[in-house]
Amino acid sequence: MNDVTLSLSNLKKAYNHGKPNEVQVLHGVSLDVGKGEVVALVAPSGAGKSTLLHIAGLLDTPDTGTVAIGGEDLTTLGDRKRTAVRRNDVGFIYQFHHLLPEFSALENIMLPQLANGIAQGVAETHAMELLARVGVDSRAQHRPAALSGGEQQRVAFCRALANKPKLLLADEPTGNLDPATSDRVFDALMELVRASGLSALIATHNLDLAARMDRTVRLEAGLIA
Ligand SMILES: Nc1ncnc2c1ncn2[C@@H]1O[C@H](COP(=O)(O)OP(=O)(O)OP(=O)(O)O)[C@@H](O)[C@H]1O
Repeated sequence: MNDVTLSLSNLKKAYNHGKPNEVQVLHGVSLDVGKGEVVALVAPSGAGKSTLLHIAGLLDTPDTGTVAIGGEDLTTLGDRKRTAVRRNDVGFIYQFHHLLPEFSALENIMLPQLANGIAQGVAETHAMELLARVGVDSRAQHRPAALSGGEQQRVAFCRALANKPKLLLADEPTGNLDPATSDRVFDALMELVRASGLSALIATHNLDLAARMDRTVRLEAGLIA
């Protein structure tokens, strides 16, 4: 189905298989994110939210169940193909920006494009467009350490979108910011996501932010409640 960007079906995942400390984290999670849909993932701490996002973004594999992006079942693909999908089709945002400290804001957004074979001039123009959309273009030449927390996070948003992914996965994308900054920076993220027609699954503890998305799903005890 092409109107579904991400389809997770009956995902199960345990850690420490067969050991006394085995922990079953996902008990059969199924979830679809439609094309252009922005879904809030709300979960109590330890419910398996990061595990779910890592599996959805092909950073980890489920024990059973399937992950499809753009209608293609990726569960059984080899590492090479999974890496290509991760690089081309999925953008990640974390609570902490993880920008490369020795590169400027602009370069941080250009690098994933260059790694994908985009020409330097094209990558730079696109990076500047993204920075302008989140209002940080005047800081393009600054390194991350010279940016405020909110600016760093906006640059991280641009980097996640640099290769025009189909799907954005975010784990508490404004969780590291004070409430007022979090609010403004979240607006910038939503504008960016809406302007690109992207599908997104965004984990947050903040119910006000969740209410600004299209739909909220709740992960409890390893199941979508
Ligand atoms: N590599 C691992 N080995 C063993 N147990 C793990 C591992 N990673 C996570 N867990 C356990 O699995 C459960 C879910 O972890 P996960 O990080 O997915 O939770 P979360 O919902 O993202 O939590 P939080 O909101 O606190 O970050 C937790 O009980 C955690 O301790």
